[in-house]
Amino acid sequence: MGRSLRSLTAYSRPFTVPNTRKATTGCPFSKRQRSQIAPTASLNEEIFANAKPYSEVPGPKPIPLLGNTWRMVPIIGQFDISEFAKVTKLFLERYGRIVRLGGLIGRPDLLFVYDADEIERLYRREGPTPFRPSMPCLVKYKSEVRKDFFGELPGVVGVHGEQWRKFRSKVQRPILQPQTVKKYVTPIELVTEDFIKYMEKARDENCDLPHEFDNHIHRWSLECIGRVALDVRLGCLSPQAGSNSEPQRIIDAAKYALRNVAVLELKAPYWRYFPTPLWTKYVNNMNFFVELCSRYINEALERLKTKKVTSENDLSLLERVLQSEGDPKIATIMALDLILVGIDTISMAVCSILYQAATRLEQQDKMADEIRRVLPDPSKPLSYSDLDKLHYTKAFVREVFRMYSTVIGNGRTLQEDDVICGYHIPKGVQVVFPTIVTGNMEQFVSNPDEFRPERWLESNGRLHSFASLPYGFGARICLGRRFADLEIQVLLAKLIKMGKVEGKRRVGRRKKSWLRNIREWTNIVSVETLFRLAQDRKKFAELTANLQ
Ligand code: HEM
Repeated sequence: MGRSLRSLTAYSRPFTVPNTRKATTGCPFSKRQRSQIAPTASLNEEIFANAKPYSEVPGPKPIPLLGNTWRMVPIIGQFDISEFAKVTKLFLERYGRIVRLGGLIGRPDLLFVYDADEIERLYRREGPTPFRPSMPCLVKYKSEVRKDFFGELPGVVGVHGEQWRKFRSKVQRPILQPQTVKKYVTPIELVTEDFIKYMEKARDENCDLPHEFDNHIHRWSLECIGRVALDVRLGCLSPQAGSNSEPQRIIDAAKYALRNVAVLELKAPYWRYFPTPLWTKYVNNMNFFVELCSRYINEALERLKTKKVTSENDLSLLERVLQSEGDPKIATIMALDLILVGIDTISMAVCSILYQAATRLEQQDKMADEIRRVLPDPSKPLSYSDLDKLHYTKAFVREVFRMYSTVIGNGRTLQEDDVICGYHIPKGVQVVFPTIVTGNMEQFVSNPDEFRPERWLESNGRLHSFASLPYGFGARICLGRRFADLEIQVLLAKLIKMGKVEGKRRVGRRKKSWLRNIREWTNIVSVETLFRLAQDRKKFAELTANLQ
């Protein structure tokens, strides 16, 4: 596993890193990502004494009364909240490797850190209950609005401290155990086969996919997560699942819940003081989820009563949690958390990955060769060990995450004072690690503008382990990452093996930029054809000629 904590003298070093790749192995999903080790390190008095004061951290200056929130307000503000990815890049260009965004109404300061060494140090010393500053609206929902339901163990998402640790320790083992994930290779393969059939039917006379492709990807991801967290096939891929169907309502509710979090939290959060229409809709959405999960968990509990179980291996993830905890509420809340964050994240990642595959035929060919070599017999069901051999394919995904991260960043609330990039930062500040920027910085990655999956398989070259961490790190690392990897690998293996994934682009779109955020990628995907199971490669080359 990775390096030990860096010397504290690193704080005063110039903003460069040595030309070596750190703590990496050939596998893009290597041990360094799985580490739960969080070494502690105490900062001595001298370091604090030499640190510059917090007030000197560069950043946009708050205006009296209005604070910095005005910058996020459309029309008069500079920064469009939906373009948060661009804002994070702009901050680096304007202010440097540490940026303070203070004076936000109703919330602590945000501190953007663009230094992978510092990010590593902060992750590694975060202790047993890391505090990820996310979703105060979900906190309010769980701890106030529906305290009756969530009680003392409200889950992991939007939960902190001891409550988080207790809940996570109850569900972490079954969710992250490779033997649990292995059990889902076939179920996810079946869902994915249905998805491919579904998409084939949805193609038009030119073999193009419908415009609302992202909605279809959501159906696939919801069907996968329903199978994992609720033990059911929700029916999202059935032709009967129309716009008023339950699956579509779940998709809409999940999108709404996730996409309005930034709006609720970063624009003036008046919902904290009175129920705004946006807040009321958010609460209704959440109530819908709670009811849905409760219903399916109760059904699973009934099934379990009559199921013959000889070993733990006979049990699904949900059944394991139901049996070991003996409390259906734990299973309901686990399912709710997995669904809340497991639909949109993976859908956007898959849109981005397929888009890159569709526009990078050389790399796609390499994936196809590897997939055909490792999985020569199309009639043989996929296995976990075979998927594990798809090194290039996994590296391709990793490279998409690095260059076009679908998660803008991660973050932690400081639980004690610290010295970051030479400044004394007080406890309570929310530190943002903008992966979407650091993964593309020359200081941390050799030739960052080059899309080169091979970099993840080589041991030379600069590739800082903490510059691009798609699933976060440490005790709070993404709980669904093994399922996310599995779903992505199964989809790529099935799709690319069948034929070429192709895409074309609307003429006259804005200039391509690595910073384009995923919402925009998804638009391209939905407005234009994302992929075709190809026949005409020449035509495709013409269509995509000016894309790069
Ligand atoms: C490619 C898709 C995904 C990406 C990029 C992603 C990324 C992340 C990140 C960055 C975090 C924060 C980790 C940290 O604080 O260190 C996180 C947390 C989480 N993710 Fe994912 N995720 C993905 C898919 C999923 C899926 C499919 C599920 C559910 C099956 C899921 C469930 C969770 C949960 C429950 C947490 C909260 C963990 C906690 O706070 O204890 N994620 N994810």
